[in-house]
Amino acid sequence: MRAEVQAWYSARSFRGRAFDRQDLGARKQGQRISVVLPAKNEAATIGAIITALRTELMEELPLLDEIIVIDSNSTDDTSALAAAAGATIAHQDQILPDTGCIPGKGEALWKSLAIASGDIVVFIDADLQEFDAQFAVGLLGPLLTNPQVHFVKSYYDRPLNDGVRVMPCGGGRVTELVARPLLNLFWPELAGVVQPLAGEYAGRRSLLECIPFVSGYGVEIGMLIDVLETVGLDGMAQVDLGKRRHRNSTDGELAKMAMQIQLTVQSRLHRRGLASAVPSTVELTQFLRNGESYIGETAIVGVSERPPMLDAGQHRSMTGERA
Ligand SMILES: O=c1ccn([C@@H]2O[C@H](COP(=O)(O)OP(=O)(O)O)[C@@H](O)[C@H]2O)c(=O)[nH]1
Ligand SMILES: O=C(O)[C@@H](COP(=O)(O)O)O[C@H]1O[C@H](CO)[C@@H](O)[C@H](O)[C@H]1O
Repeated sequence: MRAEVQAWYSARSFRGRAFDRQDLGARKQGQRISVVLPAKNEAATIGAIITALRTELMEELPLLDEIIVIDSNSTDDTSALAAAAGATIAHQDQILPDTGCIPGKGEALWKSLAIASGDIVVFIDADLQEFDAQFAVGLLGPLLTNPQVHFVKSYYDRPLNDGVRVMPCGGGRVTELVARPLLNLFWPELAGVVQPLAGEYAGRRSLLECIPFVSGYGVEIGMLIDVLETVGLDGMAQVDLGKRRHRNSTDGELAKMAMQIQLTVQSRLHRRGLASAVPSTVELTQFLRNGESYIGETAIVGVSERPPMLDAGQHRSMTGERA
């Protein structure tokens, strides 16, 4: 790692358990804190996550002000279970309907900014297993103890469940095979970020409203690059949350995710004049064994992008009124 990155890594990497929730509650100083869970068919895990956050960080201790589930076109009982656990539910396509409807995780996160009231917003995936409310405490730690920090990523051990057994590591496949090499190649300042695609992160609204949101799975890598370019490395931090287990997608699903991430990287390189413009969609042909031959399946993969919420004219002014 470059000396500047090593210095950042030493100064801005924290242990999530080093932050005390009582102490952070006392440091809010009137700031509101929203937790946002983007959820597409997460009935198996959404309830436990909300219950842990609500009981430990709202009822036992007034650290969080709201827990919002963005139902991202679920076809299971995600919304009902989330509501029963005490979360506020919003359906992705019903938020800012005049801006249209785009599928994807990043769209869910972008639209959450239009309804979340937090000065600080914590994003947590809704497929986490063995969830610990300390995840949110750790993410809030650097933001509530250092005004120079505007954005915090999580990192952790990433077990991999291949459907037969759970290996203690091996998760984060797209991170290791796609995102990390591309970031080290084109944004070496980010080489010290341990989990660049981590789905748990937090930021100040004042920052999040100033950056675009890639609509699909490119949201994390796009956001990391845009945050670096907006607040610099010194405005960023990362916290070790220990271990993170989640539903592991198949390699075929991750290939489509990887394509979205590569298209997002190309869009950022194009912005720097280092790559051609990104097509709105591309084809990805994948193959499955079929007896003595293979069947090729072609998917259409694309990434679109939402402008900064401030530019969309839907931001929440300092008075809390919609602009
Ligand atoms: O169109 C989508 C796709 C995913 N998600 C949510 O985004 C998070 C991460 O998605 P996923 O688990 O598919 O990604 P992975 O963690 O496997 O990379 C989960 O809470 C999903 O429910 C979403 O809200 N809308
Ligand atoms: O880090 C990764 O390689 C992928 C896939 O993780 P696994 O190999 O299924 O553990 O998961 C992350 O990437 C997505 C795209 O940025 C995020 O949206 C997910 O929250 C995150 O889990």
